Amino acid sequence: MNKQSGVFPNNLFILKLVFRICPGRIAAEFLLKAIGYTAWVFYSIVLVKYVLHAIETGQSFGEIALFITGSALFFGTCNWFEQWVETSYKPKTDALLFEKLNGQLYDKAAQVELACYEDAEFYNRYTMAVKETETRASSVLETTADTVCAVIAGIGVMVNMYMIDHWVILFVLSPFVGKFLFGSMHNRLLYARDQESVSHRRKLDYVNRVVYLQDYAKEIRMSGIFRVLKKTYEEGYSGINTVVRRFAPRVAGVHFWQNIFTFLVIFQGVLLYSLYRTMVSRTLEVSEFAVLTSAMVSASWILIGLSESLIKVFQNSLYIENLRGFLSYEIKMKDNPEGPAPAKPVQSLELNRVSFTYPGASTPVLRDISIRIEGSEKIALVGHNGAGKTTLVKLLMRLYDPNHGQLLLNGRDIRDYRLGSYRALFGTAFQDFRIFAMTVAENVLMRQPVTAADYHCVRDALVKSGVYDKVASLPKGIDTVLTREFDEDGAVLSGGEYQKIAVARAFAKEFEIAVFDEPSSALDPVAEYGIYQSMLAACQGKPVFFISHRLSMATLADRIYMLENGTVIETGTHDQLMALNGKYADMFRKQAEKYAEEVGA
Ligand SMILES: Nc1ncnc2c1ncn2[C@@H]1O[C@H](COP(=O)(O)OP(=O)(O)OP(=O)(O)O)[C@@H](O)[C@H]1O
Repeated sequence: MNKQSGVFPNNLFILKLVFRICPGRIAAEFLLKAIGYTAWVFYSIVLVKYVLHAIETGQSFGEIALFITGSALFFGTCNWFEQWVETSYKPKTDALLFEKLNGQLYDKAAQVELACYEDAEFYNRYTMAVKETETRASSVLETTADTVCAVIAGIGVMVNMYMIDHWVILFVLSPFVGKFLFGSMHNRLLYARDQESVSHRRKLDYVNRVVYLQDYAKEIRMSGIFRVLKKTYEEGYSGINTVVRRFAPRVAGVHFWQNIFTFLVIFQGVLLYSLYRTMVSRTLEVSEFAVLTSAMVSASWILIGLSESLIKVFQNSLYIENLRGFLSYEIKMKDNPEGPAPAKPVQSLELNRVSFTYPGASTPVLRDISIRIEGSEKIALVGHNGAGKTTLVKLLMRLYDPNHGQLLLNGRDIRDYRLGSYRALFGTAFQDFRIFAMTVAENVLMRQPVTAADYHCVRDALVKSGVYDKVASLPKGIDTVLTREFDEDGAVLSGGEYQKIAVARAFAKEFEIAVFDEPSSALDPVAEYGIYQSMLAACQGKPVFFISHRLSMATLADRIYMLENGTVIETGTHDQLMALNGKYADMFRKQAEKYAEEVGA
């Protein structure tokens, strides 16, 4: 990801992408620039030369006027074309490019392993790549077309100047030095400044997001967290300020020299030099003086434009590096696209001496875990907070790969299977579920419902999770949009009702293995019991893993694994563990006593 690809390949990468999406846009951009530079050269050199020559050779006013009117008509038509491209064609194609490029970024983001979201460098690159997509693609197009056309126009103007005076084109180098040398130094400084600010900017973005999202609104109002958020915001803001202040003297110095070389040297230099040849050494005609000074102004602006474009080419390249780095990021969790799809139904699932440490962490979260589940066993994972239960099911679903040991499905290492078909085996419900600002049906199916069977499946799943009556009472039933993010008529449900909708996702899916990670944390005891009954009924003949802190639910399991500090400390049926009288039995009794107290109170 840190390999530098080079300016040319980076810009070419974007051009190829754009060419695949919208080749007409490249042609339009080149045509626009060609028209612009042609007009420039025409008015500053060709027209001046023609008029002076026509006057000297005694052409009639009518002939000169015809030439000028013809050229005005030609450039007027070009101007109409420019307007159309700028106001109609470009905004349309910009939106298309943005949609397609962002689509690629989102596809990649959905594929990279979860560990990437915990890697700050990766996250910075991702946010910069997404932030820049909208502007960079059109900037690359513009600068490439500008560079090519400016080179051609610059050569044309310089040849004209060279024909009048061989030495005068030496002055032309100065804007190049100014813009290109000092300008690229300037941009490198700005880029370094941006890079250093990115972690501070992320703090600002985070606070912006938290303050804006409804999910946090309640806690912000009911606690002192807003002050902490404000402090985080101020830290981010002052971090950016510190970086800007540190870079300011260097940025100002480089900018000063850039202006001297870009404007002063060429404008005053060529004027003095041509005046000397016209007035003192008398080696230049007044008409040549006029053409030369007019060409000098043109050449300066063309070269300034060219060096600006070249700087932008380099600047774009730095940002494209992020985009390419992200898009070409080699996913560490290896898929085996040629591998088999797992055979159904699942015969066995086994963790064989599995250990796991989160990327960047030093202590293992799971150590030497061995679990074997056969046929349709129902397994409960229990233990105190942080024991490693959720991590274990994340390994089961291959969201992470273990550092040591193996996971075997039907006796075969799960890494041998196609990742997509392996993950498709699972029906899941998590404690940290998310509800999307979409319809109930889409939230349950996790895709658009198309057929009558889809709608039937959604209804059935909602009945099983115990929330159908509530959904049916909403004005648009299962087509009601959840949350008011985009829809003023969107439904706002209770935490438990949302959770039941999330659980319905598992019921709506044709799965082979069920994983329920505390799917009932927001439910009252009656609803919890009901949902567990439904879950186990829906999973008849299929293996189930469930995590629950309420050990009364664990009694429904065929086998219980009690975890502590990442290891299995007790295993057996509920009766066996109670008879063992170990930590499970202790925890169970304490929960039962607490429940009795609450009921008695
Ligand atoms: N993404 C992560 N990166 C680093 N450490 C993590 C990550 N996720 C969890 N951990 C650590 O792994 C340990 C086990 O977490 P895990 O979520 O598996 O526990 P759990 O038994 O499911 O807890 P709970 O009952 O509270 O849900 C915790 O100490 C946690 O700090």
